[in-house]
Amino acid sequence: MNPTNPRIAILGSGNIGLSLAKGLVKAGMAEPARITLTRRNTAALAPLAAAGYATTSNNLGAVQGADIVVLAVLPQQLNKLLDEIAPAFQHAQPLLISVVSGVSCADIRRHLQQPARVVRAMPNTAIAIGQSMTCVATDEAPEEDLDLVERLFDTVGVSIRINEELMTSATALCACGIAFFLRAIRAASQGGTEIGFHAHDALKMAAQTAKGAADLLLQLASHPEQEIDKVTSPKGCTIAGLNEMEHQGFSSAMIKGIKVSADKAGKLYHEG
Ligand SMILES: NC(=O)C1=CN([C@@H]2O[C@H](COP(=O)(O)OP(=O)(O)OC[C@H]3O[C@@H](n4cnc5c(N)ncnc54)[C@H](O)[C@@H]3O)[C@@H](O)[C@H]2O)C=CC1
Ligand SMILES: O=C(O)[C@@H]1CCC=N1
Repeated sequence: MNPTNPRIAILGSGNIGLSLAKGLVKAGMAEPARITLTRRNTAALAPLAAAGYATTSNNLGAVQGADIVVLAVLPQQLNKLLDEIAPAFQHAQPLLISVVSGVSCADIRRHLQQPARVVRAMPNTAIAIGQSMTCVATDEAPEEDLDLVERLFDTVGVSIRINEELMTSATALCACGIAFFLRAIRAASQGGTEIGFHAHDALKMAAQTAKGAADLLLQLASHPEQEIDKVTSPKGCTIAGLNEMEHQGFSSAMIKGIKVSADKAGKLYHEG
């Protein structure tokens, strides 16, 4: 494999597969021509083909030419895909990166019936703009494979290594989490409109405020309550609003939603 310019096959070019491809190209990690995108209906990939990506519905062919193979189909679509590509592993050992939720490295090897090198990665859709929080894990892939996957995902955001048992939790907190925070921003903008701002202004104001809050934590390595204490003037309007939100179950709703998502993520493959 050429470590600086690997040939990458992304099997299942839907939301996350395409976000990953675009993120890698934007980061200068790969040229479109070095990335093969597969999908059953290749017509849906026409704009990507026009942008220089290789596109095909032939998963086996895509794997045969690749150094890195990304599995990006739904959990319930995975076994059929693995059946298609299994013959390629008799002749070569490309690195398999699975972003599929709820499927372990051992599940993948068991279905392939091959001792494949498998690393799991759990990115989120902000990968398209180089802002993903990506968790990576493996059970028995060599250290250099894990290193390579971390470096790959570091070019499109921030990656951390976790134990594989925590991958379903990472799915809920980070991959689903993007949607949870987007909903929170949307709710804030709806509140903003009710108190006087046009919808597009309210959304911009809410989004930039959320970005500032996240950056306070990341750039200052601070704790949320430390930063909240700086906002809440005694007898002020912030603490009044904050306490009302807590009376209405704001933190509780987020915690419970994350727990439900984690539980569901663990059942996606085995229970459908
Ligand atoms: N959407 C997200 O934010 C994230 C999704 N994931 C995981 O990534 C996987 C894909 O999720 P999405 O992108 O949301 O789903 P999606 O439905 O948008 O994408 C899956 C794609 O795979 C294609 N496909 C299905 N069977 C195929 C086959 N045999 N050969 C080639 N293409 C095939 C489908 O046509 C579709 O375009 C899931 O396992 C999900 O759990 C992980 C992290 C984040
Ligand atoms: O909703 C889902 O099941 C996938 C996994 C994480 C984000 N999207």
